[in-house]
Amino acid sequence: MTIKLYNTKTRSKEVFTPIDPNNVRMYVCGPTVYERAHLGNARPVLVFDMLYRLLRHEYGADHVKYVRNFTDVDDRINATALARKEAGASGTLEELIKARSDETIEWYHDDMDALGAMRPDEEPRATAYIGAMIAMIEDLIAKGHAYAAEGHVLFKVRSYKDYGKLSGRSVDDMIAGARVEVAPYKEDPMDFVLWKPSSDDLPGWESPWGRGRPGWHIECSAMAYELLGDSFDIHGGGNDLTFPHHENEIAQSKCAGHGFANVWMHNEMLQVEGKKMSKSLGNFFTVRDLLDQGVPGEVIRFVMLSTHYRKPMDWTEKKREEAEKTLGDWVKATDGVVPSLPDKGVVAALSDDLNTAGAITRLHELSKSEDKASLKASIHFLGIDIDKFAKEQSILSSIEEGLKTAPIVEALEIELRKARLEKNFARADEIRDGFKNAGLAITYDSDGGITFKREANFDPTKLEALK
Ligand SMILES: Nc1ncnc2c1ncn2[C@@H]1O[C@H](COP(=O)(O)OP(=O)(O)OP(=O)(O)O)[C@@H](O)[C@H]1O
Ligand SMILES: [Zn+2]
Repeated sequence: MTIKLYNTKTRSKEVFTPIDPNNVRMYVCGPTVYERAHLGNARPVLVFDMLYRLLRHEYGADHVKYVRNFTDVDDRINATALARKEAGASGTLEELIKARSDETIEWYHDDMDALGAMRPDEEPRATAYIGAMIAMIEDLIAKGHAYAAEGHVLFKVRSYKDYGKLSGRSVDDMIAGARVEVAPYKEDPMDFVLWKPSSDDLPGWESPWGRGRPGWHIECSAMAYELLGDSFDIHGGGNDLTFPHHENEIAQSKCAGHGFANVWMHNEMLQVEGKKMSKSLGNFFTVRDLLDQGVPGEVIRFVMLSTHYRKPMDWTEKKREEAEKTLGDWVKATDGVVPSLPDKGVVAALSDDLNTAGAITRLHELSKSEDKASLKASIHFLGIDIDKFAKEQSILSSIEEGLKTAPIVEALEIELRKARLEKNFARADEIRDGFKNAGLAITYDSDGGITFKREANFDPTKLEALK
């Protein structure tokens, strides 16, 4: 089936034609591994996981190469390691830095696995490609696109005439709008760092410009070149990276004489009250927070895929509830069914610039049809393991059943029902809030029943005060 993708570079939806008709190559900017991933960070993971699945379906599983890097050169990783060292942790600073990256990568894998995201074919760490970065920087200097000054190497932005094409801005507009750093060693404030010196106590590598470390942008250009070659098909990431990160990647790679990426894809942001969820704004919660609250990974995935990747979205409690209900319905509809092949309508929706919302609409139709085998295969195609979800839910409900028979919970539940019958809402609310405080969320069902949901912080002793 023809796949169409929106290309940021041309600002249009284009028919996707891989450079090598039989093999697709894709690079996605991965995380800086200094902290747990927040829910926003999961969005590109799920979007490009969906694309990866679609491409594998279309071209064959062995004919798609997906690379997503780990940025493990970063001051925030160093800061944590330093703080640990000062607090008495054993090991050298270098070992503590490595340990911090390792642990963050492990969390990342655990969290993204829980969302049903497939691991990319290659997950290069920047620290393993320093040699390739140095070689590329030397080449850029030799070609007149970069210069060394005071232990730094800078890229000459004005030496690349197409700078700004991806984001559609002129260099002068960018200077006016961006937080460009003015520094004495820069020929032009717009020039960005390819290499910078490291102090003795920080990680550094020997280079022709002294002991130092790479800038962030050169990492992706060098790793993409090493693992995907001179040119490749798709480059992805969040749209917060379009400028300056991707603009800089293009400038570096093109000036080094590489073909680089054909199609540029950017996911919109996960927002909180109209603002990007981000670590710097502090308006975030992690994927792990949600999982620990008992929100299944399948539900998180479903909610994220319900909005098209080029639209901003929020995480809301209502969306979570609806997703949980839908998946519950699909569990019933597909119980014991052997999956067949994904439905053509679902594949067609995804082939139209990853219209995941359209695919889900089609799944709702299928769930009402007789073809439950195709429904199940299509749910799996979206990366949702409905059997795993069903199993987790049944384990959870048996825990909840058990909980209800604990004497204090039971007694309070009876009192809550009574208070509601008697319209003693003050007492009912008091009990409900007390349950919530003890880590037992309750919802009132339309038929008058009460559903309990146990949170990770459940502590029945807190209920004593309610008696
Ligand atoms: N709110 C968001 N919604 C969608 N994607 C996001 C969001 N925040 C970051 N991303 C994406 O997550 C990926 C990893 O980015 P990176 O590691 O640079 O994030 P970060 O620096 O930890 O996050 P932040 O932007 O919160 O400081 C990138 O592709 C980035 O575009
Ligand atoms: Zn990148």
